[in-house]
Amino acid sequence: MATRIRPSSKRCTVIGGSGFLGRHLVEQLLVRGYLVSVFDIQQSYELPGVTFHLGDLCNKQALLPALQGVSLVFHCASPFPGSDDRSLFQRVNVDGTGAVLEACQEAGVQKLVLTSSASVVFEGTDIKDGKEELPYAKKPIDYYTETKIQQEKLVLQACNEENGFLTVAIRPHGIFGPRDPQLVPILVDTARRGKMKFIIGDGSNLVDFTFVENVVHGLILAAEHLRPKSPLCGRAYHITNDEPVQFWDFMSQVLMGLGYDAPRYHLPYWLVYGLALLLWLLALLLRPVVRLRPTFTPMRVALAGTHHYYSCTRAKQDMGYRPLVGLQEAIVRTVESYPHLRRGA
Ligand SMILES: NC(=O)C1=CN([C@@H]2O[C@H](COP(=O)(O)OP(=O)(O)OC[C@H]3O[C@@H](n4cnc5c(N)ncnc54)[C@H](OP(=O)(O)O)[C@@H]3O)[C@@H](O)[C@H]2O)C=CC1
Ligand SMILES: CC(C)=CCC[C@@H](C)[C@H]1CC[C@H]2C3=C(CC[C@]12C)[C@@]1(C)CCC(=O)C[C@@H]1CC3
Repeated sequence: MATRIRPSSKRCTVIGGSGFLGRHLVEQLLVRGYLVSVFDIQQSYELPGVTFHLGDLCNKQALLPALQGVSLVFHCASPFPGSDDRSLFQRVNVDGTGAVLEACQEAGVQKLVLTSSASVVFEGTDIKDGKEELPYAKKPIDYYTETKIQQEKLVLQACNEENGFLTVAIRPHGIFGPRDPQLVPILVDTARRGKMKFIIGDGSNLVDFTFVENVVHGLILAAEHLRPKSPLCGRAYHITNDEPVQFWDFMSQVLMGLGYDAPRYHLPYWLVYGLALLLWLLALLLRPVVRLRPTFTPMRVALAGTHHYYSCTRAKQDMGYRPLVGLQEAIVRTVESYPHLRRGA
């Protein structure tokens, strides 16, 4: 039988630590004196003191060496949300998370902090100051959301104080910041293709965009406040910038900061949503012949045209969460970090 290394409370593993959020988390954990290992399907950087374990999280045997002697695990891995590959989402987010849970318990890990998503309650209609008590979406808007719901349920149900295995889920929304491969690059790509001229709806819809360093702060606070009998055990927490902003205002600030024009013309929400739905159906029908990747998916149109902002009161009360970086400073720092995406660059 393999000998188990005694877990140290400052030794942790970040699953998905090569990704956008995961790497920011790793960097901050090092600053705060943690010993960090990364488990990921790829290695995107090197950092002194960080050990990389490469493998697929669906494979429990591959995970186990990365969890030896570790008391705390952060799970931040997921397939790209824009993918339309249902079986990949099912395999990684659901079956893979099952493997992570088994591996953690087998290796004697004491705490698991999951990065879930506030989208688990989003059905494509307005959410204003949404609390964690909102029910999970009955009709999830895409496969990503469908499997994030199942993933969160699995992780929270696995919390077992008697066995000494504690779990908590952090639900961020609209993460942005330096090195984000999604938000700014998609926005700039759309602008460069001349498609960022239109505002969907009247432009007044409020949304949470959360600076990556605030999400990292929430994840670490969650880990440090997750103790036996604490209110965090088996619960979900929204982490946001606590400054809802008009979706189109935010987009315009980023675009103008990078030298592009802000969108000006309005299109009715339901018209664009209907067209996106038709396009999605067409892409589905044509899939055996050709793989279409429309910019305007129903999910994206819903995200761009409805209110979706969340209360983080529970995180403030139970773990003393406060955003560390305000929205304006976060936008400036993000824009400055993308010199290669400036107009004309
Ligand atoms: N970004 C956002 O706005 C939000 C993100 N979240 C959640 O935060 C988490 C992190 O997101 P983010 O950093 O943006 O995502 P990234 O795609 O940047 O990072 C995820 C990392 O996980 C890796 N990965 C994917 N599949 C596997 C696998 N089977 N085994 C091991 N590693 C794997 C990815 O590798 P590869 O790139 O090669 O696939 C990547 O390195 C996710 O759980 C996401 O659902 C929640 C709310 C909002
Ligand atoms: C608040 C939140 C959950 C944001 C998530 C990030 C992405 C889903 C967005 C980042 C860039 C956005 C974007 C659009 C939709 C939502 C994003 C992909 C559009 C496709 C919406 C329709 C347009 O007019 C173009 C937009 C480009 C940028």
